[in-house]
Amino acid sequence: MEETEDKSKVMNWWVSMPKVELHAHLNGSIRNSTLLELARELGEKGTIVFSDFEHVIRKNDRSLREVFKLFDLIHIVTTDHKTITRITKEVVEDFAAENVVYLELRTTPKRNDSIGMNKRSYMEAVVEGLRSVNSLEINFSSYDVEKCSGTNEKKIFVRLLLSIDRRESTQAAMETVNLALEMRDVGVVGIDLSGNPTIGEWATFFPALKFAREQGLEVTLHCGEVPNSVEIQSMLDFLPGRIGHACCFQDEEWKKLKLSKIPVEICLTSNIRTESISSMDVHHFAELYKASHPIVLCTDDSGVFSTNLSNEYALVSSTFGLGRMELFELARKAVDFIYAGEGVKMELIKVFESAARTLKYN
Ligand SMILES: CNc1ncnc2c1ncn2[C@@H]1O[C@H](COP(=O)(O)O)[C@@H](O)[C@H]1O
Ligand SMILES: [Zn+2]
Repeated sequence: MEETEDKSKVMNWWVSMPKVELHAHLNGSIRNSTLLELARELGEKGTIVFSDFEHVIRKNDRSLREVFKLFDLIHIVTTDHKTITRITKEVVEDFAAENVVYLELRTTPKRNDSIGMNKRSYMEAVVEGLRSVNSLEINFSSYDVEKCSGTNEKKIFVRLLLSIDRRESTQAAMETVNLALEMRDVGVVGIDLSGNPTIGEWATFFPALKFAREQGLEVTLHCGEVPNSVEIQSMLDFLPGRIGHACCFQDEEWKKLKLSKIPVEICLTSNIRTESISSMDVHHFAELYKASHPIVLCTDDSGVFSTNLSNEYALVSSTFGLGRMELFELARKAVDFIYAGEGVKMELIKVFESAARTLKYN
């Protein structure tokens, strides 16, 4: 009994610490309860067989291949405008509730011809979800940031990254980049490349990613989730603003990465669950941390992998023996790697300074 209480106190400390989340996929962060509710509704309408669906959702250990199968299922139940708005609101609220003070949420703009959805209307539904949490001090435009500065309101800053799915063509990828450019005034700051890493070629996405960067968008890439030296090297040569994962790197790629100083979004639970890394104690977090390489702890898909950002910090503490002070500094350092502008950075620096004064470290 006592032990449980202690554990929850420890957990609460990681919750109370301000955190920055830079790698979270919207549809992967959906609440399990919402997912089951939506699936049940579609089951009743006869669109899906609920029991099959439930079985896949409740399964805890999934290979990387199974994870992508699950995403296709999730997309069947989430891809209508109303649901996208709902899950955006819920996901932001969940991050805010665990003291994430800055969230870069990424999602793949989708078409669904049967309900008249295109990439733009999908993204408009996402933005509407953000607006609906605005009353809870969720701000995504520079105007709102200025409006709130100087007050003591607890707030979460949210920015958006549009994801290119590795199944897409160059033309579809270009469409996503153009959409991102048009939506810069509603909080879109960059482009992500994600999706099943065993599908698609770097050469297909390169023109759109290059164009995005030329137009001033930031770029982050899922890199090295599976072994693929040629692609990893091309990605590192591209010098993206950040990369996600970096699991299956060879010596030469490690050298290149360390020289480049490209920040790495580390998703511990995700890497273990998808078996990209065999066990926590051999995770490259330790090596990168020791080398003072820029890193940021992230959740990837908090819903699919049943985690949250506080849990990821607690996990690093228990696995690698880092203290609260060290992890607070790691969280604070993440501010350097955000894609929002200087105004937001200054606000976040103040948030962390204030927390540094009030948090107790033992
Ligand atoms: C486990 N590691 C991962 N590796 C690569 N891509 C991933 C991923 N986890 C999620 N996604 C990408 O994000 C989509 C779901 O969110 P959105 O529909 O965009 O909001 C997935 O379909 C996949 O393309
Ligand atoms: Zn990811």
